[in-house]
Amino acid sequence: MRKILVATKNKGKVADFKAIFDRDKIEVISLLDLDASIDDIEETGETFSENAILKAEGIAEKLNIPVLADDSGLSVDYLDGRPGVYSARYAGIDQDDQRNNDKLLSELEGVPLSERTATFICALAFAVPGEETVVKYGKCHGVIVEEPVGENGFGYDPLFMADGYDRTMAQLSADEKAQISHRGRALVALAEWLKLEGKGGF
Ligand SMILES: O=c1[nH]c(=O)c2ncn([C@@H]3O[C@H](COP(=O)(O)OP(=O)(O)OP(=O)(O)O)[C@@H](O)[C@H]3O)c2[nH]1
Ligand SMILES: [Mg+2]
Repeated sequence: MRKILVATKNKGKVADFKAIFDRDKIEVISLLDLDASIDDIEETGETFSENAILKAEGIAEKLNIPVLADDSGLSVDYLDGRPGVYSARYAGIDQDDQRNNDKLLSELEGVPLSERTATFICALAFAVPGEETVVKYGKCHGVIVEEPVGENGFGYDPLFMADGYDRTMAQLSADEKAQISHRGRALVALAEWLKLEGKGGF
């Protein structure tokens, strides 16, 4: 079975990538699976793509193998694009989904649904040692609902309802999310680019 290393320690992202790559029978390995502990790459970039490149190139250099990295987040129109690149640490502590969701709901308190539009954004960087890193993007538009619903997914999924759906992202199956998510779409774009450039697939 072919394998791909995704430079993340976020279990929710790993599950998303597994659902996406499963279709092509590709095994997803993450930083959580490696024996040697790998220091976190500092996300010092100001954009999703800068951070995705930092993570992909940092780990590809360390291990000397091709690496995929995702930097992603939620951009809420009413909040002028926040939490954006700071989505994981919106409430101060890295990846505390509950606090992040509570903070988002309190910032949107009293705001009508028509003004609660938001976009999930994913920058996906693929770094191959000795080659130029490729970055592709995916987006998913929707609204922030008024209370969390659903058990699947991670992060802000219980608060996000994609356009055209009457269920939150956390009520979708892993396969359904993969079809419409920012992450799924970024991966489709990357796979198409690799094919067009004659670089084969993953
Ligand atoms: O509900 C959600 N569904 C998603 O599909 C999703 N994708 C991203 N996010 C949010 O954006 C942060 C990424 O930040 P991020 O790219 O720095 O990743 P991270 O720090 O969680 O892990 P790592 O990959 O850096 O190790 C995450 O923590 C989440 O808060 C999502 N929320
Ligand atoms: Mg991070």
